[in-house]
Amino acid sequence: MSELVNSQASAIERRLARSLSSTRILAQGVRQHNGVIDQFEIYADEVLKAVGGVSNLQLAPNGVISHIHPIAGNEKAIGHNILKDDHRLKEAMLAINERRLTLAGPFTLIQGGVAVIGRNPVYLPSDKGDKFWGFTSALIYLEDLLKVTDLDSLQERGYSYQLRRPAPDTGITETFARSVSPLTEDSYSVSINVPNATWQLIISRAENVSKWYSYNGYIISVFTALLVAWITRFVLLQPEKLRKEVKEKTQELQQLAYYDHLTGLANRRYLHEQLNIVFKEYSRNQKPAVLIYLDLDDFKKINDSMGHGAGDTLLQKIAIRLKECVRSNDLVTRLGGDEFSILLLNTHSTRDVSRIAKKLIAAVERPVTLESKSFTVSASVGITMIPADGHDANSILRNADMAMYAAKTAGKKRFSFYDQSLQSIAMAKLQLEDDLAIAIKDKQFVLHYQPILTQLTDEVTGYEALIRWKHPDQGLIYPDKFIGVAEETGKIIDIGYWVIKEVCNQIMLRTSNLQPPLRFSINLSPKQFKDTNLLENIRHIMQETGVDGRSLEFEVTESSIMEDIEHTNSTLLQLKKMGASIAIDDFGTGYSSFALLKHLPVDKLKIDKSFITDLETDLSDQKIVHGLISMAHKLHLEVVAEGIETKEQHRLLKQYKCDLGQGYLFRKPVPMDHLQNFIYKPL
Ligand SMILES: Nc1nc2c(ncn2[C@@H]2O[C@H](COP(=O)(O)O[C@H]3[C@@H](O)[C@H](n4cnc5c(=O)[nH]c(N)nc54)O[C@@H]3COP(=O)(O)O)[C@@H](O)[C@H]2O)c(=O)[nH]1
Repeated sequence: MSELVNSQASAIERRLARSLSSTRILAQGVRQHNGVIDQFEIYADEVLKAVGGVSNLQLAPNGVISHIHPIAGNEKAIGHNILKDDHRLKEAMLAINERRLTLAGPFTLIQGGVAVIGRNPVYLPSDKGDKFWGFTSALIYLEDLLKVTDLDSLQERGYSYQLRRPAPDTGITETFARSVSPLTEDSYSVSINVPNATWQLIISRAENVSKWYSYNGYIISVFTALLVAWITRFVLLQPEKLRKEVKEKTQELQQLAYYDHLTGLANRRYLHEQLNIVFKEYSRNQKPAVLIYLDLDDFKKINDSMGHGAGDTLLQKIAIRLKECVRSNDLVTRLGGDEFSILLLNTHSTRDVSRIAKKLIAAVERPVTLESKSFTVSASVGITMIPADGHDANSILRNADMAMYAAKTAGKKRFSFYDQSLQSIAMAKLQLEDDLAIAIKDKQFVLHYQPILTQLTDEVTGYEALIRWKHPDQGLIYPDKFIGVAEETGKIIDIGYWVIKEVCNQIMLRTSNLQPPLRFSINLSPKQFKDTNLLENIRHIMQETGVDGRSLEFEVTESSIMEDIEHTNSTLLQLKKMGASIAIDDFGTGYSSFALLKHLPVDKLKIDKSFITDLETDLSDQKIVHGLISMAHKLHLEVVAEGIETKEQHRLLKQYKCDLGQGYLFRKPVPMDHLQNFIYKPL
């Protein structure tokens, strides 16, 4: 239960933190323009899109609301003086006095609905020091905030919940969101830290379910008491018969209390008790153990498409497979939903644990037949070593969960060991997400360009545009540090359009300078490639800038094209119709094949630099690269070798008749003005 409640609470905390960062972005805009509000709607619209989860953004110079976006339905709030509103004054004054963001609410809005408002005080420099300008605020509907949690579906599954806070005026606890059914005694509560308050989330099993469960719990004690009395009375009379009966009854009751009724596996309560024993034992005899946390990937899809009955059957089958993977004295548990754990009591070498984790993942991945259809599911696994990775049952479970999450974010179907850096990584990632939203807003990106040359004559035929982030505090950040998070959060879409537009502007600059027509390559990440507006937006940018499609080349990765071949084919065809050429990036690292490429409208293959790095010394890399070039030529595809760093690599590639090359040997990526009149001159 504690994991369940913690995960819901942290979902709320994270969403709120992200949504409230919008007020900081707005504040930065106000400061940049020295308090003059110009084109607020456009600015606010972009912030809303970048941050997500916010219903409207507001500006209140001197505390009087002057701008709201979107305004529709919020007209009544214009002119409202926050500093004269008794209900809002406390948080507003706190924001001013402590110069920090504060949260007001939840409260019922005049226009209907329950919401919270985050207010960020803005100060502008003046001759007499910083002067209070007003507030930038974000309104977040409670309903939208709670959508990031599973509270609704938990309710359907028999849980109840309440969200509480201390009322700002009286300090008396008030409940501002609750399930239909009331809380039961079997509940667990955690704190949620929000600016200037602490909320409390309490979850319990709802009356009927709880009754059922607690009934079992009570039954254990009541029955045990009765049985003891019974035993005392009769045991002397009919010892053998009764002892047998007592044993059976006790087993039956234990089964109810400690085992999962669907899979027959031990449940979370049992695991907790066993973990406590493991920790106690360790202090006596130093016997380490391992806790593995296993979560099925995309289980929801099976439940949604096949129904809960099929989902239950799947869980039962997986439970049997997991038990088959480990020894009889290891403990396999169903923690709830699609989460399992495995407590290994006699294994502590990381090599053995890795082997078992692989075995568990492989067991889950074997096809399962559900309603005469075959399905394949996968699992992500987190591993904690006891006692190195936690000091008690709760911390071990939480850290194993975190390691499992790391495995999921690394691409699922894999395992990950817990290490303490995961905690700081999680925090740093959150910060990066916030900073990225600001970077998009404030246009903190720049493009560097790397020339692509013909192998035979060393002439420049084009440039690859590579993005860099000019972070105001951290300096130049390379894409490996942020493209992944941008992709995960969807921000890559906005960033990607900025790149395309910037490249088109660059092309037009060069054209007007009468420079030779060259191809400019643009990277499209998988999410960009799937974006349904991609073609329309590229067309629009080309029209707006006047760029001829023949100056553009799009680089797509093997994983993008493999996901949905039909979509790939039609998107690539459309891009080609616009005049652009298509290159498959990082070729050789994914699963695409020449058989597939034959049917796709592709012009070039870019051999991944991992094949080029050891080309001089690694005979198998030489064979692979030579083979790839010959095969590509048979399909009339041009080949670009990436990452050429030495003359010997260059010589070998020429010998293999590789068409084009790119790498530090010729030039590192640099801003375009460093490349004016660039000609490669081999020494
Ligand atoms: N969706 C988008 N992805 C982008 C964009 N810009 C870059 N990227 C992707 O980020 C990855 C890392 O890029 P970067 O750090 O810029 O590295 C590129 C080159 O600097 C590097 N390179 C080139 N030559 C050499 C070399 O000789 N040695 C060496 N060690 N590295 C070299 O390779 C990267 C180019 O990779 P590729 O795209 O595969 O051609 C990278 O995956 C980018 O795709 C963007 O705007 N959008």
